[in-house]
Amino acid sequence: MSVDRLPCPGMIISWRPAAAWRPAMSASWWRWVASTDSLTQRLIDASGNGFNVRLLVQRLDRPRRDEALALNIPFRQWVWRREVALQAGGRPWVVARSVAPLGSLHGQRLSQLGERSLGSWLFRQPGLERGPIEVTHRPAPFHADPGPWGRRSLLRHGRFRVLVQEFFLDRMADDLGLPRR
Ligand SMILES: C=C(O[C@@H]1C=C(C(=O)O)C=C[C@H]1O)C(=O)O
Repeated sequence: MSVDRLPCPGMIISWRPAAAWRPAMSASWWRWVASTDSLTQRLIDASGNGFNVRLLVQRLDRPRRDEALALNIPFRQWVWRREVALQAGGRPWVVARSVAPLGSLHGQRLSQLGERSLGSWLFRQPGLERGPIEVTHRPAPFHADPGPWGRRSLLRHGRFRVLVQEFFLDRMADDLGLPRR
């Protein structure tokens, strides 16, 4: 996808704690946005076996500013970047972007994940820790499809750290009969 089709690629996203958005969020969306277990597993369950991961981007890159701040790393530090569409019946429901500081990678063969879910691997790791969930009502800055909510949180497994950002799309709301927000 070309950058000029994106809503606003350089946009600064303001993230707020999930609880701050709760009054503006329907109970149905709250269950999706504030869940702390594997989103992959929830999507598999909701899609009735029609779930798949479509790999969009996987490469070394520099972080966005908001990502560097969340990871507490310098803006110019290299990160492993992965973007996927999480699909149901071939329709994208969620787009996700994960960034991990290179220095936190120790033998994890993430480049071999391909179209298998990062979440399926992560949530099998013993002692996985999840930081607080932060939420935005802005669309994904790396994808053109609109959606009601985005969320992010930091996942840790030993020295490995990855900032996972997931943007729910309008198509998911349509398919599941969810409210607009
Ligand atoms: C963190 C999870 O992993 C999901 C899978 C991803 C991937 O394959 O790249 C990325 C983000 C998540 O939506 C999860 O399932 O909760």
